[in-house]
Order: sequence, then C-alpha cells, then structure tokens
Amino acid sequence: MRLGALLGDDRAEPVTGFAIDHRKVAPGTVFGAFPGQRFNGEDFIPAAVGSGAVAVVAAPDAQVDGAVHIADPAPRARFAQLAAKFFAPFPETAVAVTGTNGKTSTVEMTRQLWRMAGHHAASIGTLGVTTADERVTTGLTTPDIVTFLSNVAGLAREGVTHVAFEASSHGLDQYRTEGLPVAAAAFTNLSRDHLDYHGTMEAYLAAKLRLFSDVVSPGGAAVVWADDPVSGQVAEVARARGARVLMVGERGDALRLLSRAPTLLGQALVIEADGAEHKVMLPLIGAYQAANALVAAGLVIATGGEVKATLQALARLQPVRGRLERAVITRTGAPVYVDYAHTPDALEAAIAALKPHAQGRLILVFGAGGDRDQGKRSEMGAVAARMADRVIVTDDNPRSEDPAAIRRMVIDGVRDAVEIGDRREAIAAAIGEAGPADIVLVAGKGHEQGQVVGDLVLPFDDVAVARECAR
Ligand SMILES: CC(=O)N[C@H]1[C@@H](OP(=O)(O)OP(=O)(O)OC[C@H]2O[C@@H](n3ccc(=O)[nH]c3=O)[C@H](O)[C@@H]2O)O[C@H](CO)[C@@H](O)[C@@H]1O[C@H](C)C(=O)N[C@@H](C)C(=O)N[C@H](CCC(=O)O)C(=O)O
Ligand SMILES: Nc1ncnc2c1ncn2[C@@H]1O[C@H](COP(=O)(O)OP(=O)(O)OP(=O)(O)O)[C@@H](O)[C@H]1O
Ligand SMILES: N[C@H](CCC[C@H](N)C(=O)O)C(=O)O
Ligand SMILES: [Mg+2]
Repeated sequence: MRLGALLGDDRAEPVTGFAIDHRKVAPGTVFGAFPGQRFNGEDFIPAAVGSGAVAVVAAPDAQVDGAVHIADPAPRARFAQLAAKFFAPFPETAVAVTGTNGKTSTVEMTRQLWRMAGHHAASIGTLGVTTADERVTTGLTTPDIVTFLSNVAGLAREGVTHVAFEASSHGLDQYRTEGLPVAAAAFTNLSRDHLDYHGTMEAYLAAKLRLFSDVVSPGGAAVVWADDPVSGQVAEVARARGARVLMVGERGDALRLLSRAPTLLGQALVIEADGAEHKVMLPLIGAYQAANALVAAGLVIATGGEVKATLQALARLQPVRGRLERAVITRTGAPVYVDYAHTPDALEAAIAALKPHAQGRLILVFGAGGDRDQGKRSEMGAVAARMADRVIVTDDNPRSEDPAAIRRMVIDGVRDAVEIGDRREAIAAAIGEAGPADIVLVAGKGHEQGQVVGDLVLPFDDVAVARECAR
C-alpha cells in the first residue's frame, strides 16, 4: 500500500506496517507516537525514523524530522483510522462489549451462539482470541491497537465472518479497539474498578460511554443491560449517536426477563420477546450468568439472528472458563468453584450465585491484585464479611506491592477473617475444613495460569491447585 492511499494524496512511499512501539519499527512502518502513563512516545520519534519509519502520527506540536508528520490533535484516534485502512478487510460483523463485569463471558457466549447459528465466529478478550478450533492468549484484555487490528484481519483471512470483542475501559480510553465498523455495542453494568487509572467513577463511565458515542456505527445497535443505575444514560448516548437501542433485562423491552428459577444444574428463564414468552433452560447458575447470556442473545439478535432460535440456543451454552467453574468435589463431598470475581460487585454476584446451592457454609478464599485500584480492597472485604460464612484472605497477584499490605487492606473490611498469604495453603485450608453441605469459592483469578509476584509470573492455576488439594 502507498502512503497516498492512506492519506488521500499522491505520496508514493510504500507502507509496510504500523507500530506504536519504536522497537517494532521497520522500514516503511507508520509509527504512532503518543504520550502514555510511563513514557512519552514522542521521545522515540527520532529512533523510529532512524529505523525507517515512513510517517509518524503525532500531535501537531511534536517534532518530526525525516518522515511525514501526520499531525492530529487526537493522534491515537487518527492512528486507529489509518491502521484500519491498512489492515482491512475485517469480518463482516463485529460487535463490542463493555462494562465493569461480564465482558469476557458475554463475548464468549456471543461467539457460541453465532456458531450454533452456523457462522464462523470468534471472540477476543481476556481469554485471548477464541475460535471454534483454538484459543491463543494475548496477555491483555484489549491488546494494543496494532495487535488488535491485525488479529481481527487475520480472523477474516481464516474465514471468520463474526467477531465479538471486549472493549475494556483502558482500551477505550487509549483507542485500542477502533477503526473497524462496529455493528452493535453492548453494556453489561457499571461498578467500582480501575479507579487507580480513571480517578473517578465519572471518568470511568465516560471512558465506557465512548463505545456508544464514538465507536459503534451510527446505523448500528446498542444492547444495554437495563437493570443498572446508569443504563438510561448509556441508552441516551447511543440514541444520540443514531444507534437502535435494545434494552435487555428485568426492565428490558427487546428481551424482558420475566422470571428466573434455579434448577439443579442451571436455571429456568422465562423471557418475553416480540410479545411472545420463551422458556429457556440455561445450563449455567447465577443471576449474573443469566444476565450475560441475555446480553449475548441481544447482540446476536441485533446483528440479524432470529429471536426464537437464538433464545432456544441459550440452552446449549457451554460454561465460560474460570467463571463459576466447578473445579472439583472434595472428599467430604463439597463442591469447589473457581470464579474471576475481582471487584466488590463481582464478588457479591459470585457468592449470590452459589448461596442458594449451599445447605451448609459458603467458604470463601480471595485476595486483591497489586498495582490496581486500592479502594476496592476493603469494599471486597466488606462484601465477604456480609455474604460468606467463612472468609480466608490470601494473595492474588501482588505485582510490585507488598502482599501483606494488600491483605491488610482487604481485611480492613472483614472482621473474622483467617489470613493465609500463600494461595495454595489457603485453598488447601478451605478444602480441608469443608463439610459435605458446604461450598468452597476461590475467587479472583479464574482462568489465570500464573501468579504475578514482583516481575515474576509463577505458574498457578486455581482449578488445578484445588484438584491437587482435594486429592
Ligand atoms: C495503564 C495502561 O493501560 N497501560 C498500557 C498502555 O500504556 P501507555 O499508553 O500509558 O504507554 P507507556 O508505556 O506510557 O508508553 C507510551 C508510548 O510509548 C511507546 N514506547 C514506550 C517505551 C519504549 O521504549 N518505546 C516506545 O515506543 C509505547 O508503545 C506507548 O505507545 O499501552 C501499552 C501498549 O499498548 C500497554 O502495554 C499498557 O498496558 C499495561 C502493561 C497494563 O498493565 N495495562 C492494564 C492495566 C490494562 O490495560 N488492563 C485492561 C484490563 C481491564 C479489564 O479488563 O478490566 C486491558 O484491557 O487489558
Ligand atoms: N453481569 C455481571 N454482573 C455482575 N458480576 C458479574 C457479571 N458478569 C460477570 N461477573 C463477575 O465478574 C467476574 C468476571 O467476569 P468476566 O470475566 O466475564 O468479566 P470482565 O468484564 O471480562 O472482567 P475483566 O474486566 O477482568 O476483563 C465473574 O467471574 C463474576 O464474578
Ligand atoms: N483485567 C483485570 C484483571 C484482574 C485480575 C485479578 N486477578 C488481579 O490481578 O487483580 C485487571 O487488570 O485489573
Ligand atoms: Mg474480561
């Protein structure tokens, strides 16, 4: 591709790729130079040009010598648009999901529903890039814009026609998932998380709202979980964009959840759609999983899926890795569940999902991650104290922080917690004391395969450890 084809002029220089990290620049690369949290990308412009960058997308006041300066006051947005032109074509139908909790579950369920409808579908998010054949992890929920666009284009080349991706608030704030047309965008919920990055709940919500004000196609659709305090605001922003709004939930209109009754292996849902009632046996437990399943169904319907067939397909959803995953049953007969709850609201949702299934005690093992929002720690402790019968506070991913200090902040919110820093020992202790009527919940790390301690990632898998401890 010629630079002129990207910029709409007659520049003849060939463009070979895009990069936002100067170490990935090769001759012919378009380099994006943005001020970040730790570095100012503009400092690397000379090095990028030295490595052969053909053009640099940067703010108007940046200094660019020896390459074309594509000046824009919103350089990240401009870079995304240009990179999308370079990487196109993409799968014909793309949808995005934002919200504090439920993004991974919803994109994965959307992928499954599309597949059941006969489409070649993929999902992208915390679990990596998932297709019918394989799963490749990327490290971040929303990888950087270059990785994202090249992954999505790669899926199109493999024949994928439908892709659902997670739009995290960091990703939205940094324009990491833009450029391709988004046929529908979904909102799951808003509660406390990531205030270390966004500062206030208002700024956090504003980042999420970008999906509806800037990213979703103006003629597209917004699927909004209706039972959240900010749902109305999200719908309003989407309507102002020109998107069709489908409200989903107990207060929904497109899909209204009339009732939800737990069964032994899942729950019976009655959903009203198009004036008709549909009874669905969802093979997953917990109100939160029903919510995510409905939002996923909303996305499929918004992009052309047939209502009745889509709702009936919910009965065939497979569990999402690390989300209320039953790892093992202890020798005394207590089920041990692993869940990715790492916010106060998610912890509440996970405990609420399991409580109806416990005749005895709910024994909770959890901690909080380092280098992340500190204020959520005592709030998570308070949820644990209020809702669990026995609480063991342990380490999550301490990252660069002192694990004992993190645990103290969690325990601040609990009164009668047992503190066992070593996560394996904590899981073993919970399993050791669980009686036949009890349920053990290990929360916070879900599908994660490692524990981040300082700069090290030590192999750790809650499901595997629970199985070992139950032997
Ligand atoms: C806080 C945050 O989101 N940081 C991400 C962000 O960094 P940044 O833009 O602030 O970048 P920076 O490190 O200050 O560097 C500025 C610019 O200089 C460039 N640079 C930097 C150094 C260098 O030698 N050469 C160079 O060119 C960088 O590529 C960047 O473009 O962009 C980087 C490149 O894409 C990311 O690697 C980095 O993720 C860090 C590792 C991270 O931990 N992010 C987490 C918090 C995150 O994003 N999490 C969410 C999960 C949210 C959820 O699901 O709940 C996610 O979407 O994964
Ligand atoms: N709709 C929901 N409402 C409340 N809690 C939820 C909901 N969906 C998921 N959760 C909780 O959040 C946890 C993480 O779910 P999931 O991975 O789907 O969310 P996510 O938004 O992708 O999270 P992350 O921000 O880490 O990427 C679950 O294990 C569960 O405890
Ligand atoms: N995407 C989330 C994952 C948190 C997982 C939890 N185990 C932790 O380390 O805090 C984040 O980056 O905040
Ligand atoms: Mg996720």
